[in-house]
Amino acid sequence: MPSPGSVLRALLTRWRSYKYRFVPWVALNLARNRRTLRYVTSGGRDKVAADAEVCSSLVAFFKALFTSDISHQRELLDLLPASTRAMYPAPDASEQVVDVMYKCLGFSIDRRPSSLDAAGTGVFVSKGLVPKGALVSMYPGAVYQCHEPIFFQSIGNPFIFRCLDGILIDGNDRGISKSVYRSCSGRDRLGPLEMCDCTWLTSAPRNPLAVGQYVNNCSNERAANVCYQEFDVPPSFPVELRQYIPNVRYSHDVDGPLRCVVLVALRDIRCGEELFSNYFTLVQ
Ligand SMILES: C[S@@+](CC[C@H](N)C(=O)[O-])C[C@H]1O[C@@H](n2cnc3c(N)ncnc32)[C@H](O)[C@@H]1O
Repeated sequence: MPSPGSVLRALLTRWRSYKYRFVPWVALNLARNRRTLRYVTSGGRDKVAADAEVCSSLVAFFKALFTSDISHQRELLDLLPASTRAMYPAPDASEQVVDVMYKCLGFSIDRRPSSLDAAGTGVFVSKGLVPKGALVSMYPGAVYQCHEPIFFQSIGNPFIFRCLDGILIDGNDRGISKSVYRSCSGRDRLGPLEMCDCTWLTSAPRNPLAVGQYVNNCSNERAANVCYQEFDVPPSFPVELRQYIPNVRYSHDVDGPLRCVVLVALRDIRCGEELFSNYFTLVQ
């Protein structure tokens, strides 16, 4: 018969292998949703779309957003080399960000009351079709390294997302989380050069992908149609497009690339469908 110590050790080992994306939700709902567990291999190989594909989708979409807003970008453009300025011709007419999204990506998404009872707000495909493998949304928020203090921000906060390597992203658009994000964003700004986007904290984000924190969890009845994927912004990412990145580092003195999380479609998703991700990931 195994000793209580060895049973406890086995339980702890299994618990540590869960990459619980949202801690309180997992603790309360794991038993009810066991069939929805997602199994991935360790070592960061949980990628449905290659990093290069994610990067080029983001750059193409952010360029389209930048071009459509060119009249407000003059001050910034004047600081950039002529070769960069030439990449952004004036558009024929100004467009709403949802129209830019539809034209560039072939779909648009928005937030609405969830199709599930008592699940609050969800994210839906509002126009077009999301093809399998497409980048469909981004998870906004302040990025905390494993050792950084997040205790007060995390109290009663269902928006703390845990990356596979333990980095945390606080996607709450209210309260102390909102103030922390705004203050980090102001700290990193270089004159007219914004290093991240703050408008996801409002009801009208200038990057309409940045609503991934409102994607609800799948269930035994509603299968996941999107999955989370970590994406580190490479140093070569165009400086004028960083203003659309909905993430900022909590500490300014952290080396290495900025961590983002994107949501990628697991199948074709039609207009009117709600997005469902998987909050439970078991790393093998
Ligand atoms: C990251 S938030 C998602 C956005 C949330 N729907 C809202 O309106 O704030 C996670 C919270 O959404 C709710 N939620 C997510 N998936 C759900 C589901 N399948 N059924 C019921 N509630 C859900 C839970 O309250 C959970 O703590």
